[in-house]
Amino acid sequence: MAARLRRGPPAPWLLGSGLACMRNEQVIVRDINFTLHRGSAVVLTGPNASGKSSFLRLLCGFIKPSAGRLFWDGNDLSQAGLYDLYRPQVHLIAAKDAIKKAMTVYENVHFWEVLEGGEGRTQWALDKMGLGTIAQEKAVVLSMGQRKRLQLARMLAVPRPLWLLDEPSVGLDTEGVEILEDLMDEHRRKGGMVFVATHVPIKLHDAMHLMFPPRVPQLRQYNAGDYA
Ligand SMILES: Nc1ncnc2c1ncn2[C@@H]1O[C@H](COP(=O)(O)OP(=O)(O)OP(=O)(O)O)[C@@H](O)[C@H]1O
Repeated sequence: MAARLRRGPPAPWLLGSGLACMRNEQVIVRDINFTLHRGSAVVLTGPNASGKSSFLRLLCGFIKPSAGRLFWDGNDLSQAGLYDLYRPQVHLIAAKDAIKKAMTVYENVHFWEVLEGGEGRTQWALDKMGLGTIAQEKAVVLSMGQRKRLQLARMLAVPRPLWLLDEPSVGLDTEGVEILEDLMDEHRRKGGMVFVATHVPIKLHDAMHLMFPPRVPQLRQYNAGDYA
């Protein structure tokens, strides 16, 4: 009889092992380990400047780890070409929202959807975020909370398994936060994953918690005339 391989538990979808991140020639985060399985979530907290946003950018592939490894579905992302396959699996909601003020609310989502090869989810995503009735307004008139809702609508319009959310509730009213929490739950129920950096408590059941310590920046040497 042919031998059968015994199947172990599924490999994590994303695994970080001993990760470190540098900014401005300084190591700002070191020795970070985590696993993300389908349907799971990580909540990342830490004081200002402890490196949360930078770490999300590292997870997104914008910054290379200065140490450690990131594995996607069992593959080491440092292998040539793998980031190009991984990157379209990830959404990053960052402080800079890249909203085009001269475009309508609808166009801001639709151009992104079309760019990503999708069609037909824009109005649904706007409705979901409570922006459906102002779809034809220019984005320049949006309030801060509405801009955040628009950012989230963009994310919904292009389905991707991993959501990296940097302070996603900033600017949102109570209703907006509830929508966000429901969206994260729904995403996870469908097998999606959420990695959220936040200063304010957010409802995310059974999440793993990561806390970055305060960071004491090393003083840089400045020469006379640097400020001239
Ligand atoms: N583009 C950049 N170039 C160089 N250094 C940067 C850059 N962005 C951030 N840093 C530095 O990296 C460190 C960590 O910043 P980061 O924004 O990742 O922290 P954070 O934990 O997200 O902070 P906050 O809670 O204030 O949002 C800071 O010392 C910051 O000065």
